[in-house]
Amino acid sequence: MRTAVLRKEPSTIPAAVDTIVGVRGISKNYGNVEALRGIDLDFPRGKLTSLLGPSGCGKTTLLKIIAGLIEADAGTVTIDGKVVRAPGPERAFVFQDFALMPWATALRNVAFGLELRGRARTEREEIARHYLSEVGLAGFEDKYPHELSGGMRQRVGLARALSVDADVLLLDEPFSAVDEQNRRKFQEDLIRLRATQNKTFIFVTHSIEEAVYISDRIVLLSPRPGRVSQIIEPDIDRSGDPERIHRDKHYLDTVDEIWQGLRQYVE
Ligand SMILES: Nc1ncnc2c1ncn2[C@@H]1O[C@H](COP(=O)(O)OP(=O)(O)OP(=O)(O)O)[C@@H](O)[C@H]1O
Repeated sequence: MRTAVLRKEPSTIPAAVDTIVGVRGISKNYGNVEALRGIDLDFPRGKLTSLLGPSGCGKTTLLKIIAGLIEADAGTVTIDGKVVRAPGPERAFVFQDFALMPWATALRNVAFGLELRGRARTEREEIARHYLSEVGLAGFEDKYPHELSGGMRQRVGLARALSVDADVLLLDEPFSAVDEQNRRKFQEDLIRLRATQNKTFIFVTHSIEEAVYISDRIVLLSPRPGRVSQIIEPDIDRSGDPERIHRDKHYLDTVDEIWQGLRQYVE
């Protein structure tokens, strides 16, 4: 039987061979709420890493600190070895509510990041069309957000992040905005994009199944104050039929192993 690589002592993890995002000693308090304490992490280039952990453990806070949207109280974030303290063109953030402009079409929403970067209209629309098509939304260019389902809006948000050509995509898990079918579809999109786009994905999720299904690496955070409690590399063969993978023994064993580690926090 193949087993997932479980690393129980984060301090002993060797530096990733090719780290794109480095997090060192990140701590964050909101008033007297200690959200994160001393997070050290390396995110490997070209891989999909999920941040997983109990509600309120600081997953979104860590993601936003990496994005430069929230300032940490201590510690540093590096991109390719360079310290960053604010948002930058090498990172794109997909918000929980997708943050689409309701008055703009899908095409304009996707092209907006390029508009901000001063790209000419024909060029940015061409790029936006390409990425809408990449996420399965060809033909929906002229629809407004209210004419799209939650899952489609999510994919517009993803296309917008892809279109600005950032190396690192930061995705905050949508809560109730998408149903189960759209969630599955989105997971398929992520697996495919991760294989074809040469980008690094950092993804916040509540779902153990989702994390095991899509991730190269899972960072398990402890309850607040969030600390790295475990790093798991699921090593799932995703080449086959999704239904088969969801029934695969190795997949199910890995889900169970993580659940055994997490259940102490919810019982
Ligand atoms: N702006 C804020 N002001 C005060 N407390 C905050 C703020 N943002 C987050 N918190 C608190 O910090 C802790 C971590 O929040 P965060 O949203 O990062 O966790 P999370 O793991 O993403 O949670 P969830 O899984 O529920 O989305 C929580 O206790 C939350 O209530």
